[in-house]
Amino acid sequence: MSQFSSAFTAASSVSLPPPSFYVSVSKRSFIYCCSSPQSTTTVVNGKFDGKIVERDEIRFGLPSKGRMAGDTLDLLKDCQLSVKQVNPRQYVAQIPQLSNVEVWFQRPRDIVRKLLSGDLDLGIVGLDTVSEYGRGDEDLIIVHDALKYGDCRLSLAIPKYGIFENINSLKELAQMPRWTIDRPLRVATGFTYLGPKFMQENGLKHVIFSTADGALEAAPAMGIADAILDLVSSGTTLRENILKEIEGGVVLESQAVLVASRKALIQRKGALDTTHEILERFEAHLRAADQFMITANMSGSSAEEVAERVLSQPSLSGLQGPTVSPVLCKRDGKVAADYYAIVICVPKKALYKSVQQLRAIGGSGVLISPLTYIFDEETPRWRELLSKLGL
Ligand SMILES: Nc1ncnc2c1ncn2[C@@H]1O[C@H](COP(=O)(O)OP(=O)(O)OP(=O)(O)O)[C@@H](O)[C@H]1O
Ligand SMILES: O=P(O)(O)OC[C@H]1O[C@H](OP(=O)(O)OP(=O)(O)O)[C@H](O)[C@@H]1O
Ligand SMILES: [Mg+2]
Repeated sequence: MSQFSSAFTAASSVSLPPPSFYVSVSKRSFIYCCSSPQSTTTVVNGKFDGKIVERDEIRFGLPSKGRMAGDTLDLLKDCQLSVKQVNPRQYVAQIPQLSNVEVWFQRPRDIVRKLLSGDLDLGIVGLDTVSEYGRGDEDLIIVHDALKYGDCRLSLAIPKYGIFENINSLKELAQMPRWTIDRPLRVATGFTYLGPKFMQENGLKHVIFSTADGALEAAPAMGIADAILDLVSSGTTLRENILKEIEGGVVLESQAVLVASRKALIQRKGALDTTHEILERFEAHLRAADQFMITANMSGSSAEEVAERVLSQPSLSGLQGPTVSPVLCKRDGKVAADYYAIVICVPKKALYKSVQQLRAIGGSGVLISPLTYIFDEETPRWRELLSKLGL
């Protein structure tokens, strides 16, 4: 028989207030029923009978503090969407470039909760937070799944010493005969939804969870837990507390994501257009951030011949092949092209290899410039979003 702790399982009911106003609490939602003799209106998670509450502005939730806050503001700034916040304790702000958007600074978990309750329309948080507090709710849609910061993983870790010295995988951990109904594996975690789900999916039967708000890595040494399930980035905190990750123990790889309420995108006027603009700006900036633009001169008999030489090199094919333009000069009274200028984009990490390949085919005067944006044709993520929305 499986045994999972009920220590943090949400209460399934609370005592009822006077008969005309009932409140019940389920795992995810608050349901208010206000009845009068004439009518009964149901508000589920701030939405009236599944319809969103009318308002003019699009509400965008951003992390108010913690490690995601600064990087989120930097990303928006890099996309020319600077947030104007008069002072850091003011929780509402504007993005002058998006006149219909109101920014609300919230704790990451509250951003997810408020997307579900209909009080926010869009948000930026870590995928771990969406998964933990969103609990697979279909109203949450990931619009951009890789904003390239806040990288971490949710991972199970055990002590390097004692009974775990020779345990290096989830399978080996599960097969330890000592875990029983009476003495289950004790896991400390802040991820009280994803933790039990992961253990259940991986067939770990005798597990009990406890929770704390931080510094979970101390729990095994304090004798409170056998293992922890927490976010890992550099691995320093685990190392300093003599803990190790195990094979098969990663629950989730996470980074910052742009997330939206499906109902808001479909029902709220302007929400989809605004999301499209934000998505396009993010995509254009993030694509450009990985690339350099290279211009170089090449001698050659024609643009086609120069292009052929460039395309023979694996790192030089550019976004859609090279742009080749003649460098015109006057020779014996006639205008002629002995040289061609080529323009290509290359991934930053392939820069030096690309310069070497350019030189090998006769390139000279190589100039490297950073790129700010690459606006391509319609982005795959936009098409994906429309298809998720059934549009
Ligand atoms: N060590 C880390 N390295 C990189 N990103 C991380 C790390 N820890 C957390 N994150 C990411 O940053 C998000 C916010 O983490 P942060 O610790 O700032 O806030 P929190 O855990 O929600 O709040 P608090 O720690 O105050 O309870 C996490 O949800 C995760 O996506
Ligand atoms: O692998 P590392 O780079 O060492 O990072 C991992 C640590 O970062 C987070 O804690 P945070 O700094 O948010 O402190 P908290 O425990 O107070 O939330 C996380 O909960 C880990 O403890
Ligand atoms: Mg933290």
